[in-house]
Amino acid sequence: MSHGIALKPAKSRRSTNLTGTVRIPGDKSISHRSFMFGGLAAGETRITGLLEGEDVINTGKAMRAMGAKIDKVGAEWIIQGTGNGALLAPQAPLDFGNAGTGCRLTMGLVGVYDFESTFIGDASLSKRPMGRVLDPLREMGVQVTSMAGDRLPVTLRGPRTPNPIVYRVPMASAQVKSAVLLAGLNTPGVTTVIEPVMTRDHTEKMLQGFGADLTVETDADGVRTIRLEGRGALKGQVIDVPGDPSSTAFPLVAAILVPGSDVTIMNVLMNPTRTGLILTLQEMGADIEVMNARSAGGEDVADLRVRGSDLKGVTVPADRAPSMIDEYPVLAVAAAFAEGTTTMLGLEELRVKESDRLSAVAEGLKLNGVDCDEGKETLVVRGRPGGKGYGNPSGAAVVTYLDHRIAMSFLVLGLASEHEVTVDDASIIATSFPEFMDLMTGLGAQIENHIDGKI
Ligand SMILES: O=C(O)C1=C[C@@H](OP(=O)(O)O)[C@@H](O)[C@H](O)C1
Ligand SMILES: C=C(OP(=O)(O)O)C(=O)O
Repeated sequence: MSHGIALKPAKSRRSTNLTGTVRIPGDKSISHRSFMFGGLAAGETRITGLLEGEDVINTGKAMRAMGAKIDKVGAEWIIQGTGNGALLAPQAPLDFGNAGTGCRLTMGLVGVYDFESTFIGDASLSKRPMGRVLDPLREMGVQVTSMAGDRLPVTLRGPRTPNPIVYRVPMASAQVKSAVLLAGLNTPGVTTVIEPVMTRDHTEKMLQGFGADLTVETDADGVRTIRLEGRGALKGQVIDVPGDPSSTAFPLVAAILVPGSDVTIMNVLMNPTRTGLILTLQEMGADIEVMNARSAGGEDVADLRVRGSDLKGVTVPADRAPSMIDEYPVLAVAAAFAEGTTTMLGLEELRVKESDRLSAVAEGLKLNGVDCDEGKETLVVRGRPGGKGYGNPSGAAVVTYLDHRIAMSFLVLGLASEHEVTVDDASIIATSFPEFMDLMTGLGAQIENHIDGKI
């Protein structure tokens, strides 16, 4: 999928109470991993609830190019995997589009094989740093050819026998942790990842579910040591992917900001490594009721009932960042309507996402009349309940920089602003949440797609 060729602007405007019950599409992190591990494991994997966003579909195509059989039958995806250690050499470059997760995890998965694999992506992905994954792969013996600064395109060639390494992840990144563990799957001996700050643990949990010999030890300071015995057998599984908390964030914040709203969001993944936004919004005074909390397929899941709420500013501590890393753009939008100041700390990783999210958010907020300061790794938003003066009556568009979360966040801003908010491109939303427009308008959100004039 390519983006940036034909931008598709969209705008949103002040809406009256949002109401209804919705089901959010499957979690993106678990969906990527379902295709990867299902494609690698021996035998059949069956997946329901998979996110059919462009990012995940690109991962599916990459797994097909390496020998997995992947079909959709009715509502179910059925995969016949190659067996661990038996991926085939891809005959063409693997195109991951906009997806950091797909690209970086697959670099680990196939990079250690004794053949060449080449990785490409769109203009956004081609600017993102790959050295964070390539460095540990080099230690494992992988030869790397890359563009300046370890950017895409990247070509990898593994050694005959990869070295198992002990790797301390230098930044809070589930993608780096996962890439090293996936490389360990085809490496003899024990690959060890030391994670000083816990990040989303879907790779660990799912690999255990697929039968990998993987253990996790957590010390008194919370430092995790993950050990994986390489070259073991993986066996196909049945997976039901829960709803994505990062996509949930958009209708959730919209319902909080639009007075009188009452929205129920069903089947949301509540893994504690992903719930930082809910905690922060609750601290700000949001009325979010967690209902029917349950365990499904080894994950915590719940339904959320959310009502329009008055918010107050808070300080969001740096150590919360890993559990809400993709939610800061929409939290900044919520903060714009809070009484007082919201200070977000420890945001350095936001600079290397699909865009430099720290500056893209500050730029978009300022364009729409929100008072904020961008620091090196902080964002301070001084809120104005009611949104008077917010939005941009001239129609000047927020630049989304090929970043789905910037596009969705600013469309949420417009739902409670005095004036309309325009974004320069909504097509990029299809990478993670293709149903966004229909789901939001179904709740009563006034969002207009400029091309087809749909409200
Ligand atoms: O492992 C994953 O599925 C993800 C990890 C996070 O990235 P980092 O590892 O770069 O923090 C997150 O931002 C991304 O959306 C998904
Ligand atoms: C950062 C994100 O994804 P990725 O790194 O996979 O592109 C995201 O979805 O917000």
